[in-house]
Amino acid sequence: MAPVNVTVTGAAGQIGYALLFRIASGHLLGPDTQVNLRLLEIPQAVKAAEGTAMELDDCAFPLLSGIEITDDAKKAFDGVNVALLVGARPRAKGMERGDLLEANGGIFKPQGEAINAGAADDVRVLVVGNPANTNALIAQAHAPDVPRERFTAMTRLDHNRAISQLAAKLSVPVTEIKKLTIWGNHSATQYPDLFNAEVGGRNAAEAVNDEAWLADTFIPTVAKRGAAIIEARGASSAASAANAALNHIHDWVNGTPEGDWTSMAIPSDGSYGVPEGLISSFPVVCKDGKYEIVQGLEINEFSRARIDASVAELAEERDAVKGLGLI
Ligand SMILES: NC(=O)c1ccc[n+]([C@@H]2O[C@H](COP(=O)([O-])OP(=O)(O)OC[C@H]3O[C@@H](n4cnc5c(N)ncnc54)[C@H](O)[C@@H]3O)[C@@H](O)[C@H]2O)c1
Ligand SMILES: O=C(O)C[C@H](O)C(=O)O
Repeated sequence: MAPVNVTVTGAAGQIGYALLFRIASGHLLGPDTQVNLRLLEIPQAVKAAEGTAMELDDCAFPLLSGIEITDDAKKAFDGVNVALLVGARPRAKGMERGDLLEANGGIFKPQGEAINAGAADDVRVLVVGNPANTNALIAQAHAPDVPRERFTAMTRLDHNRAISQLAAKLSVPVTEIKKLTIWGNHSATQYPDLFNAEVGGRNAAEAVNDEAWLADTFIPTVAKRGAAIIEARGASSAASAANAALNHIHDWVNGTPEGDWTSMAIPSDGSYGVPEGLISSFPVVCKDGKYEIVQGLEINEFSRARIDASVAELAEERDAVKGLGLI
């Protein structure tokens, strides 16, 4: 089998550094798949990316068949199978994601165009750089020849954070938690849903049986975890974000485990009242290299209000980038 071309933008950044070594050691696509890495950086950071590439060489990873470094998006995305769009301007202390729309819009338009021009037929795109959902919308808008569903954004970190918080609350191993869902935007309005989740086969909201904890502790802890990490580290999450990106692509390609689902921000088909086309997080099952929204879940009033609020924020972001002529 030919190596899979994996392009990582922002390769010299913090997430890039945490991501590349794990991609090269098989954590993205599995232990049998050779990868060819393409690192895209801005000209000033190409040298740093070259340094990372030297270290990758020095690991002698059996699965790493090549590394190319460039500041040219057209070259970086030529023949790409998996595109990890990480490079963006990270949120600084006190800054909200909305502030980043304009700064990052300029990055994702040319990258969408380059994906459109050169990507392989099976390309899968994951946007990590914030504001991830709306950046994905921008890239997608400039890649009209690529099927829309190939553009996704990352809420897997939120998903993993929610699992970890719930497991700690109930003093159970994380492996006991299934069917957790993050709905909406990767932002402070996101909604981690316990009403459809399970703990050891039991309904998670019932197992918690504490609506005040759910509303006042669990949801804000998960939704504001990114800001809490920035506050504590002085920089946004990196290793956990890289880990979530690997999980997202791994499950998309290799499937979600039987009896469970995951959360991915994907173009809405109108399910659960989310306007068609918004890139919003849903519960999804992956099989045979494709994802599908889990249908038929009950959405109670508590959940409805929160999903609607996050989706309204996504619609506002979409309107803002439309106003800026980015889509
Ligand atoms: N979705 C999530 O869950 C999640 C989690 C954590 C971080 N993030 C976001 O991921 C992004 C990257 O975070 P980081 O900590 O690695 O930031 P970083 O500043 O360490 O690295 C970003 C890198 O992107 C590069 N870059 C900028 N513009 C580029 C362009 N046009 N093409 C290619 N590379 C470009 C920069 O040179 C830099 O090396 C940020 O937007 C951050 O907010 C998202
Ligand atoms: O909030 C941020 O900018 C950081 C990141 O999105 C995170 O969730 O850790």
